[in-house]
Amino acid sequence: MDLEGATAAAAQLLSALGLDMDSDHRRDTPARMARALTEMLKAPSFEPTTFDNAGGYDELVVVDRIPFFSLCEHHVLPFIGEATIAYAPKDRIVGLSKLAWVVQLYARRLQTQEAMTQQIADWLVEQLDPKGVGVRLRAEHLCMSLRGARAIGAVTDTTTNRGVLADDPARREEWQRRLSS
Ligand SMILES: Nc1nc2c(ncn2[C@@H]2O[C@H](COP(=O)(O)OP(=O)(O)OP(=O)(O)O)[C@@H](O)[C@H]2O)c(=O)[nH]1
Ligand SMILES: [Zn+2]
Repeated sequence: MDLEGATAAAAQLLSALGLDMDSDHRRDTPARMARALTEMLKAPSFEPTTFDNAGGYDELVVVDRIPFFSLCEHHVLPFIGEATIAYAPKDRIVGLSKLAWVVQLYARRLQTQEAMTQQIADWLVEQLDPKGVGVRLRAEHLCMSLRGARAIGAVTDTTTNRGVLADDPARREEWQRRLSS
């Protein structure tokens, strides 16, 4: 990451757009743009703590309304929404906060919503080897609401199901019911 280079490039972009940056407010704007983008693209670091499923918990664990924003890789504009993550444990259970951390992990990069949905599910499969995983993201893409189609309020809904949440009709139905409740 080259902060100085990014600042110079931001200054060039603003100038090419014909914007007069010569004021007390705007003088440091290129540096602020570079720092803001760096911050929004910086992956968090966290420990993926898991525990023995000592009690043999065999129902779904669902964490809903995990807020996130990411940056779409087509326009570098935000998409903003909420994630729902479900898993059916086998031998390990995960620290609940890690489900919010993993959303942040895959949000802090240029993304598509489809890829982010799958990456979260892959992470859970890898870390936990659970019986099943379900991930749902719902988000508003500012690139299609503030410009272009200007579909303000349109929500994109993506899901990925793995293991018993894909293959076992009863588990799948329970997960679908949770999603619509
Ligand atoms: N599948 C998918 N598409 C996305 C996502 N984020 C943004 N896009 C779309 O990427 C597409 C890029 O299309 P282009 O036609 O190359 O770009 P554009 O001329 O700015 O298109 P408009 O937004 O339709 O004006 C747009 O349709 C965006 O809505 C995403 O997460 N997933
Ligand atoms: Zn976009």
